[in-house]
Amino acid sequence: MSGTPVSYASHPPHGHPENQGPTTQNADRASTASHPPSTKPDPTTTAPHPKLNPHGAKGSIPSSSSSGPAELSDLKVRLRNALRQYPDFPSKGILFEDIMPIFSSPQLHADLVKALELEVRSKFDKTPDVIVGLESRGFLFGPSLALRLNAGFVPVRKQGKLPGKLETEGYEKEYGTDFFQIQSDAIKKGQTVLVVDDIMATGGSAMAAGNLVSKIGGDIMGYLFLMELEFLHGRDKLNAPVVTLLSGQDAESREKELPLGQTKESAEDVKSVQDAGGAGASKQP
Ligand SMILES: O=P(O)(O)OC[C@H]1O[C@H](OP(=O)(O)OP(=O)(O)O)[C@H](O)[C@@H]1O
Ligand SMILES: Nc1ncnc2[nH]cnc12
Repeated sequence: MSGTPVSYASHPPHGHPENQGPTTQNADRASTASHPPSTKPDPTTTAPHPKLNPHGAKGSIPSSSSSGPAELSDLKVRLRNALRQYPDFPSKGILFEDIMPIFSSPQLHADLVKALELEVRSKFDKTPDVIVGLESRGFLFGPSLALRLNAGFVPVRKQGKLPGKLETEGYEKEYGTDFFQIQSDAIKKGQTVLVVDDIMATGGSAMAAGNLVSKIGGDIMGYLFLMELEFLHGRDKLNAPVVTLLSGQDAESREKELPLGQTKESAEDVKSVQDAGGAGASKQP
């Protein structure tokens, strides 16, 4: 049923005719509609990478306002409920995660930037010198996050958009191939870099961006995403710590017939929000 969105807050469960992907897939490329079951634990709850902050929020730089795990859980629930999913977009077999409703609400927009800031400050042992955002959805929140972290912002753009001396990388993503470019003088040698984007699917885009940063002398301290499509194992392509706010389309939720896209993690978020008396709890189905 292409063109009709479903949301994480209210939509048909798996197995519903409206949520059926196509039965034929390109066997060579994983997509949101055809994938092997994941044996990997929830990436947001796995043991931290050695480069991640071993002290968690306690050892981090204080945030600009009072915050903690309960606040982050509340933010995550609200953000998840704002997402919409479009089957068969932009091509057959892809279940497209639409993040745009977040930006049409000033409150959700603020929630997103706040949640990402909390993740950086609690999961990494330092803040980056530079945020690198990927065209185009990484431009929606990369600059705001950079301001909050007192970091610079550098764009990685699709081929043909940037002037001057450039580095170029070809890559493959969930629904196509493309080329990314970065300006050769955009990052000073040794500056620490956090690569940010909305969705990590196959990880092809993020890997290409990381390669570009390395080519011009940046030191990648990690990757940060709003959502990770776990079953595509994109993080396996990345050689620095990966932090994601939400997980999506995971095998476990499909197996357990949870509502589409709702994961164990989101259910746990709801519980902790309820425990904390958070407002987001009432919005969860
Ligand atoms: O992990 P991957 O399989 O590489 O896919 C993820 C990328 O795909 C989307 O970008 P897209 O190229 O569609 O560009 P857009 O942000 O301009 O819509 C998304 O915003 C990520 O950048
Ligand atoms: N399934 C998906 N939804 C939204 N953006 C994507 N980028 C790559 N795969 C995507």
